[in-house]
Amino acid sequence: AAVLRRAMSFSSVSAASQARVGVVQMTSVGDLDANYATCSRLTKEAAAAGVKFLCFPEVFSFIGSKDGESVKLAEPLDGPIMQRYCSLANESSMWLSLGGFQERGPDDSHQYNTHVLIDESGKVRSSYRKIHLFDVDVPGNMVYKESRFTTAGDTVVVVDSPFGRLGLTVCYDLRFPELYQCLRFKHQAQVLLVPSAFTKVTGEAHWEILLRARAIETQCYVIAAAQAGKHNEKRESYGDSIIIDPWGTVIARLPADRLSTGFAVADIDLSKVEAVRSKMPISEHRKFESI
Ligand SMILES: O=C(O)CNC(=O)[C@H](CS)NC(=O)CCC(=O)C(=O)O
Repeated sequence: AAVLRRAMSFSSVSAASQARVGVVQMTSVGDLDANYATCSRLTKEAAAAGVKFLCFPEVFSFIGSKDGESVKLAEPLDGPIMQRYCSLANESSMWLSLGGFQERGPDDSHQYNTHVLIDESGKVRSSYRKIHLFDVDVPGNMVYKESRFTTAGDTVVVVDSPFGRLGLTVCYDLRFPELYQCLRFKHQAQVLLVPSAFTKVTGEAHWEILLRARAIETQCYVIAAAQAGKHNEKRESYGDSIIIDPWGTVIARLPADRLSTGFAVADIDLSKVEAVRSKMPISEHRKFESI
């Protein structure tokens, strides 16, 4: 089967390897119920549009406006907040990527920033704890110190799914290409997920370029769901939720200049991953194979 896939051209259709995926854009607020209502509505609309896998941005379920607010709400993955999202996946027969959930951490004052993958039966298939924390003085904006309330993860995670082998990351991870190299070359990821809440300032400067670079240099699909617009008096996110194919072409997007809540749809085709890789076999041409 692998040889067959390699022989196929860009335009050939392989039903088994194709799937309709969606990328959400939203403006989460400091209200669990309000955010759940938005996620639930979008999931049902996406299901009606034939989407089988829907990707939500970081802090989809809650964004705090005061220091330490989200740590107090942090729950384990089998707690009531995540259970609601599991039921939603089950009711809609939809795989969900829920990036940036406040998972209960190692102590009362720290959470993990966790990307949770739920299958169409509502089961948590896998989870990834954000490795790179955003301790950054954003030029002309504010100083972020994510590590004050968040403990970093230490484990690279891939998940096999009907949409290929998924590599799980979160937001600021995007700036560390070695993680994506590891996902592609060590763990054979085919689709990279980057749920985010990029700042307006850094998003304008870097977001699309970083995402397209990751897609091109790993020859993977990239699905990046983004928070957009004003969450509260202090926080504003860039938006521009995007799906990129393994050639680096943007195939779906919710533009940053229209900060609407919604989703964009693309049909991903894993034979394209194979076609790009077999014509340009960078995995065989690498000289620095330490990663
Ligand atoms: O704190 C929360 O509420 C949830 N976490 C986030 O929003 C995180 C840490 S503050 N944001 C980022 O990583 C932005 C990265 C970014 O903007 C860049 O790399 O330029």
